[in-house]
Amino acid sequence: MGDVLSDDEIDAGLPEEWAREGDEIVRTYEFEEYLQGVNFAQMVGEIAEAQFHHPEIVIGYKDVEIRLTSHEAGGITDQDLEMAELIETERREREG
Ligand SMILES: C[C@H](O)[C@H](O)[C@H]1CNC2=NC(N)=NC(=O)C2=N1
Repeated sequence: MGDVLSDDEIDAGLPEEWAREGDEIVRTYEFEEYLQGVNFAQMVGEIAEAQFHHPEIVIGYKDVEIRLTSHEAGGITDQDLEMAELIETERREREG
C-alpha cells in the first residue's frame, strides 16, 4: 500500500475520462444494454481480486459507476490510479 498522493500527483496520473471527487477517483461507464454493464462489473471485480484492491461498483440500468480510494491509506494512492488504468486497458481490449 503506497502513500497518499499529492493533488499534483493525482492530477498528473488520473486517466482521461476519470474525475477526482475528494478522496476518490470516479468514472461512470455507459452501456447499450443492462447486461453489458453487469458483465463489465464482473470484469472490474476480477481485476480488483487480482490486484487485491477493491472499488465501489454501482450497477445502474445502462451505466456502471466505479469509485476508487485506498481505505487503509486514507486517500488516493498509486494503487487507485493503477486500477483505473487496468480497467481502461481491459475495457479497450474487450471492445476491440
Ligand atoms: C485488509 C484490507 O481490506 C486489504 O488489505 C485490502 C483489500 N482491498 C482494498 N481495497 C481498497 N480500495 N482499499 C484498501 O485499503 C484495501 N485493502
